Formats: sequence, structure tokens, C-alpha cells
Amino acid sequence: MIYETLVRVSNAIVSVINVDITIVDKSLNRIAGTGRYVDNIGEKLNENCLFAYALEKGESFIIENPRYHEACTSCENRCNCKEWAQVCCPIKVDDKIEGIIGLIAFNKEQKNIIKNNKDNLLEFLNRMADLISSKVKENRKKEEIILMAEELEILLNSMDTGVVSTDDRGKIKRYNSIAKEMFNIDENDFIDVIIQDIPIVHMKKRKCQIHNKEFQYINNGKKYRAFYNVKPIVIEGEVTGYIFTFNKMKEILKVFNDLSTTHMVTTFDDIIGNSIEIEKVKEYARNISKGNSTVLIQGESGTGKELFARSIHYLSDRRDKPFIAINCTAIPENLIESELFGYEEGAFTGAKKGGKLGKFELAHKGTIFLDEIGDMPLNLQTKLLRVLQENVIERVGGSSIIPVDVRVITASNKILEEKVQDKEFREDLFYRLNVIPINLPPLRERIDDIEILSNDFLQKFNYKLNRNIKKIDKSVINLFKGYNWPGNVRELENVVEYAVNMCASDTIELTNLPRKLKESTTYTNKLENNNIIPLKDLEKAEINKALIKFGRDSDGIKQAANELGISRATMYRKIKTYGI
Ligand SMILES: Nc1ncnc2c1ncn2[C@@H]1O[C@H](COP(=O)(O)OP(=O)(O)OP(=O)(O)O)[C@@H](O)[C@H]1O
Repeated sequence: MIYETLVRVSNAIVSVINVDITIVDKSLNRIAGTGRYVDNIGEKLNENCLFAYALEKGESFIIENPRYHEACTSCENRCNCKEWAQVCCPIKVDDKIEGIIGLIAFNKEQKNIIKNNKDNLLEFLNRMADLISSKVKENRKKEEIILMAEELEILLNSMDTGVVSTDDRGKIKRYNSIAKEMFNIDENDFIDVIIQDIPIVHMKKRKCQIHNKEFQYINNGKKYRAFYNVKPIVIEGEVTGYIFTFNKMKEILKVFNDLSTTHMVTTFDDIIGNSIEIEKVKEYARNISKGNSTVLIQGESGTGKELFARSIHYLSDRRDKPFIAINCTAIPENLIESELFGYEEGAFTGAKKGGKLGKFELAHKGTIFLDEIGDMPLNLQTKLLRVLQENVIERVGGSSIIPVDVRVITASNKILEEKVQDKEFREDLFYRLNVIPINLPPLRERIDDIEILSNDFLQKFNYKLNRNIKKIDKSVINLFKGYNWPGNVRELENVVEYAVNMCASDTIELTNLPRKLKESTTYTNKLENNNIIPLKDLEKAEINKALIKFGRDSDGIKQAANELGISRATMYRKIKTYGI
């Protein structure tokens, strides 16, 4: 294209001033010429020729005495040179010399033309050089735009997102390969072949954007769910078109799945302990992992209920799908429903545009873990029961039913049977959840695990806190074995972390323990030293003993209260008062 311009410019000059023209590029290739030079286009000039001198000099000049001018002194062609005069002018693009345009006289007559019109010719030639320069620039811009368009196309086609651009009426102009594959569209279709109820007119008036709105589409007779975003293209205040982006629901869930499962894979080997009690529960839980039945894990706080739920999930066939944990007490009551089941746009004040996915949808094909299920409000218990029976959810503010395939594991540290008796928990839901019951024994009932757990936590905190404590003193382990651990394994973990922080030697001693634990030995010390024991210490110790003997479930507490000769209500009150 630029070559055509050069030829045109050269011919125009020749027709006006009847001298020959030649143009060389910055590498001394002759790229255009008239008259005698027509046949020499494409040749490479010698490095000491006039044009090399002109490139070096970088400004216009006239030579009236070729062969004798300083520009010609080292030219290899000097002796055979047939030229009578030359005008040279640099072609500059963005201040860089890209070539030289030259006027050449081959006889006296032509030389006179040059000689008599020096200023005009220089001015004229400079203008021609500028013309060529602007053509070169324009060409480069075009090449850049073509390259950019190609890069953009590659970029758009390598995205996981479908992209469609339309005009202001929603007529499709362009789309990437993912959009083509999702919707099987053609140029000139209107966007409502993809999204049926898109309010284009309304959008145009308000120049509004749409974020993550869910919709359904059909491809090859199959129904799919996806999200779309729309951004208007606004030029000088006017909407001239729209960019639509589309994400398949499946892809979004996959990203979520990858994020939620990468860090926290848990197996039964992570559950430390080799007491008969824990081994029995682990074996049972391993066996039921593969199935799809609901599991209810009961046990005091900190006994490892979530650890078990995770291990069950990661041993099941659902291991590559999400494990979603949700603590029913950690979310305000009015938000639990929308957290679990999601909501539609405009469902309530403050609802996000485009609505929100609920945890059940996020857990599709995976497992949902509902911790502290005993605290779930009654109206939600009814909704949960429906999900379990029909495997569908309904979003807050929505009217359609969405099928979900989720294994439900619930946990409670309150005794759910008692909640059922007190009418605080639906009996039918309890039975639906309790298909596979798992009861985790409190730590004080598996004191054989205390040493191994303590040493495991020592290693963990040595690593985490960059310490190198070698061991835990036997006296500490003995104290641990006698303590009643109301906070169970979590409390033991915290105590070891505290001790690692306090310990200055290579062994954890009694002095490194928190006060609460050290004080728990007072009773034993006083007993050993034949001292008078305050009645409240005695009472606390006896209640503790009874709880260890009979257990903490409702039957155990009832029996313990019986043996101690107090009512069940008094027993609960004292457990609370003494923090046992
Ligand atoms: N057997 C165990 N081996 C190793 N760590 C354990 C074990 N049991 C519990 N833990 C640890 O104790 C802490 C509490 O465990 P987890 O959250 O599973 O208990 P939870 O019963 O679900 O508690 P809550 O009822 O308070 O939710 C966690 O840090 C967990 O890793």
C-alpha cells in the first residue's frame, strides 16, 4: 500500500518538474524511482553513497557539483556517476529518519531547473516527504489496529465466559466462540433469542447495567442455568450498544468448589486418638461414608464433630464436589433462610442485584454440614424437612423450584432428643436427620487419647510458633488425665498452645499451664496434704466424678443427679455454676 503511494508521489513530482526521483529506505534499499531508476528499484546502494551521507546528515540539502562534493568523496561509484545535480530530503516518521527522497538531474537542462528553483524545490520536496511520512504513520496505525483486533479475538475466544456485543436495539453484532457454543447464535439475531425477557428499552433510557442475573437457556433440547452481566457502551453520553457476558452456572460452581476444597481436605487419619472409644466411632463413620443417608453427629462442643463430617465427605464419592459448612448459630435468625436457600433479586430490602446463591445450591453434588442444628428456628426446620424429602429448594422471593443433590450432615452439641421433648425441635425432622447417628464421646471419657493428642498438638504448635520443645512432663499429662475438659479436644488444643507460648525450656511443666488448670489440682493437693477442703471444692469434685461415671447425655445426668441425691434441674444449675 505504501509502495503505491510512493509511486504516485514520484510520478506527480516528475510531471511537475521534469527531473527524476528516487526514494531509498533507511537500509539503503531503493524502494521507488522514475526514469533511469525504474529498473533499479530493489537494488541495495553502496554504503558510502550520497544517500548514506544524507541519512547520516538528517536534513535537506542540494548538491550542484556531484563527484566533487564531500558527500561523494568516498562513493564507490564516483567515477561512473552520471548525475549532474541532486536534491536530498529526509523522510522522518516520529522524528526518526526512515528514508531519503531525492531529485536527480541527468543533464544540464535538468540541473538548471534545480539550480534556479532551489528554495522552492526544497520546500516542495519537504512537503512530499511529510506526505509520505503521514502515509507511513497511517499504515502503521492500521497494522496496529489489525493486530490488536486479532489479539482481542484470540483473547475473547480463550475466555471461559461467553461475550456478545449488540447495537442499541439488542441486535447481535459480534460474539466469541463460547457464546456461539452456548447459544448457537448468528449475527443479526436479537439478544432476546438468548435472554427472553431482557428489558433493552428500559436499559437504554437509564443507561443501566445488570450484574449476575440468573437465567435459563436451551441448547440441543437441554435446559441450562447461567448468569449474565450487561454493560452499556456509552459514546458521548448516548448508549450505542451493549456488551453481554455469560457464565455457565456449572463453571461458577466449579470455581467455588475448587476454592472451597483445596485447603481443607480432611481424612480419618487426621482424627487423632487410639482409645477403644474413638477407634470404634471412626470405624463406624468410615463404613457409612460411602452412602448418601443423612448423618447426625452428636457430642459436646469441641469433640471433633466437624472433623468427622469432613472426613466422611472426603471418603465419599462426593469428595471432588464442595463441602459446605454452615453454623446455624453464627448467622442471625432472619438471614439463615437466605444463606441456606439463596434469594431472588428484590426479595427483601438490601437484597443484592441479581439475587444470591444459597449454600444448598453451592453444595450441589457435594455435602452440606449444618452445625448446631438444634438452634435452627422452627419455621426453617419445616423448610429443611421439605428439602430432605423432595430434594428441591425454593429461593427466598422466588417462585420456581430448583432441584439439588446434596448429602446432609448435621451436628449438635445440645441433646436433640431433649429439644424434641421440649417441642423446640420437630420430631419428624429429628428422625429424618438421625438416619445415621454418630455419638462422639467427650474427652474425659477417653483419657487414653490425651497423651497422643497432647503430643500431636505440641508438634503442631512447635511448627507454627517456630519452637523446639521436646516433651510434655509426665506430671502435666497426669493432670490432663484428671481434668474434666468441658471444652474437650478444642480446649486441650488451646491449653497446649498456651503452654508452648509460656514454656522457656525444652519441656512443658505444670507451671506453664493456664491458672484454671493449675487450680483444678487444688482439691487433690489439699486432700493429699490432709488439709480442710472447702465444701464447694468437695461438691464440685463429686459432681465431676459422677459425670465421669455416668456420662453427660440426658440419661447420664439423670443418673448422676440421682446418685448425688439432687434434682435434675439442680444438677444442671451446678454444672453451669462450677463450669464443669
Ligand atoms: N480427634 C481429634 N484429633 C485432632 N484434632 C481434633 C480432634 N478432635 C477435635 N480436634 C480439633 O479440635 C477443634 C474442634 O474440633 P471441631 O470443630 O471438629 O469440634 P466440634 O465438635 O465441631 O465443635 P463445636 O461443637 O464447637 O462446633 C478443631 O481444631 C479440631 O481440629
